[in-house]
Amino acid sequence: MTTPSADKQAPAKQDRVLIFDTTLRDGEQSPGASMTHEEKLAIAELLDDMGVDIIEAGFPIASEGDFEAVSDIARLAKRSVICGLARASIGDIDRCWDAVRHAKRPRIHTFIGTSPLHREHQLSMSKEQVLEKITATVSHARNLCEDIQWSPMDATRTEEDFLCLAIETAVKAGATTINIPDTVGYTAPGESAQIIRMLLERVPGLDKCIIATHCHNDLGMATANSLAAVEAGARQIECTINGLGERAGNTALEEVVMALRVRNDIMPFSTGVDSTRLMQASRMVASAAGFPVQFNKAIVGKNAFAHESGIHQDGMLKHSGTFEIMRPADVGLNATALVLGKHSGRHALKNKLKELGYELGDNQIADVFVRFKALADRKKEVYDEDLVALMEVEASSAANERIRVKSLRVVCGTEGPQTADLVLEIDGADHETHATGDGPVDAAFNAVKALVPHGGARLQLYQVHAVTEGTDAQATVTVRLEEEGKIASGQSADTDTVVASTKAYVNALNKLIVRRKKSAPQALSA
Ligand SMILES: CC(=O)SCCNC(=O)CCNC(=O)[C@H](O)C(C)(C)COP(=O)(O)OP(=O)(O)OC[C@H]1O[C@@H](n2cnc3c(N)ncnc32)[C@H](O)[C@@H]1OP(=O)(O)O
Ligand SMILES: CC(C)C(=O)C(=O)O
Repeated sequence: MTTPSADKQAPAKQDRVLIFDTTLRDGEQSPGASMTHEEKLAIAELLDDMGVDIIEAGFPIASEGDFEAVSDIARLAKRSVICGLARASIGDIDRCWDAVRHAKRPRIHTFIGTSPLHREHQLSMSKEQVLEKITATVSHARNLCEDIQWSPMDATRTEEDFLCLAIETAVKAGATTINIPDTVGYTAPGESAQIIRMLLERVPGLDKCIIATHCHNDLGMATANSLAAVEAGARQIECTINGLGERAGNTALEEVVMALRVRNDIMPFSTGVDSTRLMQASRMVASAAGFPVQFNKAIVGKNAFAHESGIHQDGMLKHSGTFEIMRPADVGLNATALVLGKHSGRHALKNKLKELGYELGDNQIADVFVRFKALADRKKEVYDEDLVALMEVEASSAANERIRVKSLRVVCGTEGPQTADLVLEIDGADHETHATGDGPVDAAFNAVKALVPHGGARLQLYQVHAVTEGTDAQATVTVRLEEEGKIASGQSADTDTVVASTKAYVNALNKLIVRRKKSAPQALSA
């Protein structure tokens, strides 16, 4: 029953900020974010391992499942304080204690609404009744457990005088941590700091407690509010992985941990969290809750360490400090991603091609760059596979190209026959035709046959591969033609499968022509 708490190990005025993770309690309150028992245990194990000081493992009175999860997490935790939530009710507190008591370091967290809205509309209680309830429930909890956290729900919309009185009552009844929740995410950073300063000045005995801050993100200010509270004297931040939580969520654990680390020059506070586990925790929680992380989410978003624009990529290649304030390894990522797209420049393209094994001179790069930009204009992202396809097509089509596809328009759909209008440049002159076929590819191939008769050649293979994922993926097409035992293979890649097919066909035809060793240009066109 009497176990050391994180609070006890940390002097009240230290510069160490305790990290209180409530992913499994407030985080799970996100509509649709329920997690299985096994998932909760795995998340708790990771949080414990990565140095989170306090894990709020659930609300034991809420359900049998929550009770079991909190009890099992209490049993497995090696270092973290394990906390359960309870209303200002003896039944809730007893149930909570039954679950957390298995922990090496248990904590009961009990709360009651203090704002006028909560007193009058949710609880139908007078100020006096609320104060009586605080005394009765906090002292009951303190008789069970040494480590008691108390929260005035909706603190930031509570009258200052009554908030001070309520906190003083909880401290006198035995609370060791006083948490100040911005329950509806209403506060701005200046106010968040001002409330903590005001409480420290006015509430007797509060300086012996740890002051915690619990912010919601309704106006997108949760992280800023938490840090402002710390600067004013709070020494425990309540937060969740990926900022999961009620409505717009809670303060994101990864954001406060990294902000305190990166801006230690102006916020000289430390946490015990191993930041290299942040990405792992983010992925685990996203998958368990079924809530994907937004691409541009600070610290753990897919794009948090990715650069697409040429000027940024050029800077990054010269010195990573030009456009990054932390190293990817600090949050558990292998490397920065230089994503090639339509905003990229030659430095990044050359660097990527080198990584892929293509060492090109400046002239060659200039040439490939034009084709790369044309591709990037049609694709959101140019993947490594796209570049390989581009380089292979470049290599195979560089020589002996007597026929080129200049333009192609196909009409396809449920009503056949499909048609193709094709312009081929043959030995420098444009030739145009219209053809039909059984499908757009067949129509396009018939158009090639009409412009370049090659009756003896037989289509031996036609193969299409999507180079990458997504509906904007490039298709790589291979066409193999056979004529009197001579085989010619052509390849092409394009985001338009019919264009890739036609170019691959023409590529094969060019090679076949070389093999025939015929040189009369007129013989090529119809
Ligand atoms: C800001 C926060 O995140 S608070 C935590 C919110 N999390 C949850 O609510 C998740 C778990 N909750 C639950 O499973 C259920 O709400 C339970 C089991 C706790 C209670 O269920 P029920 O008994 O059916 O009550 P219900 O949820 O409908 O209403 C809440 C009751 O608790 C009362 N209540 C709310 N907060 C408190 C409090 N801090 N202390 C005491 N009573 C409270 C309400 O006034 C209401 O009481 P009433 O029935 O006398 O009107
Ligand atoms: C229970 C309390 C701390 C809470 O979650 C809130 O007020 O948001």
